[in-house]
Amino acid sequence: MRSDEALRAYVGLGSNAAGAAEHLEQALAALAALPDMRLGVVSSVYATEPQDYADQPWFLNRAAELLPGADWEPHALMDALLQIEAAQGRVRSPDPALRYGPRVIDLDLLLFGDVQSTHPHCLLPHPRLTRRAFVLVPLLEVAPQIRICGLPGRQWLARLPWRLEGHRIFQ
Ligand SMILES: Nc1ncnc2c1ncn2[C@@H]1O[C@H](COP(=O)(O)OP(=O)(O)OP(=O)(O)O)[C@@H](O)[C@H]1O
Ligand SMILES: Nc1nc2c(c(=O)[nH]1)N=C(CO)CN2
Repeated sequence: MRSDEALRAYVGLGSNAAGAAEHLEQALAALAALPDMRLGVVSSVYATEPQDYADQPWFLNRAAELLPGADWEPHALMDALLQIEAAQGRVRSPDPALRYGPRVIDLDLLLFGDVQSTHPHCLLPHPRLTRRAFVLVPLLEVAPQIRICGLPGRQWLARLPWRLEGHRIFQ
């Protein structure tokens, strides 16, 4: 059992399959339904230009704050995210066209308090967090004062060549 009961975890959510907004809502409901878990602040929905593999539909991205009960550990939460993805029909494939193609739901564990982990199953902070505006923008909406690896989240975002029009709030 953890000693820090006030710990916050942050999850990044993404979808670029048909019905993306509903897939994100469904994942949020599943997170809220985890045992001994409270869903905290949830960001707006951001429509974002695809990064890394451009030839695919735009994404909807959100971030959510979680308040895990004291029995939750990072690995267990990571397992829970993978189970939610699988339950929503996420299929993983080694084929690059599919690996970087449209996805029903992607859940990334961005931060679990200030835990640092180099375990490949559960890397913390999430290794690509500080170079992805589509993650940092929603994360900063729910946690404006967040610090990542010792620096304010805003400073990480300021380093990125992100374009505002690529992160429109979707309503
Ligand atoms: N912090 C983390 N959040 C999510 N998955 C992680 C994390 N650390 C390690 N992993 C591992 O990464 C794998 C998930 O990778 P996944 O297929 O979702 O990558 P991706 O969505 O294609 O790319 P990206 O991780 O860049 O968004 C899982 O096996 C998971 O255990
Ligand atoms: N805009 C955007 N681009 C991406 C995203 C994502 O969620 N949003 N996820 C990726 C792989 O996880 C790759 N590229």
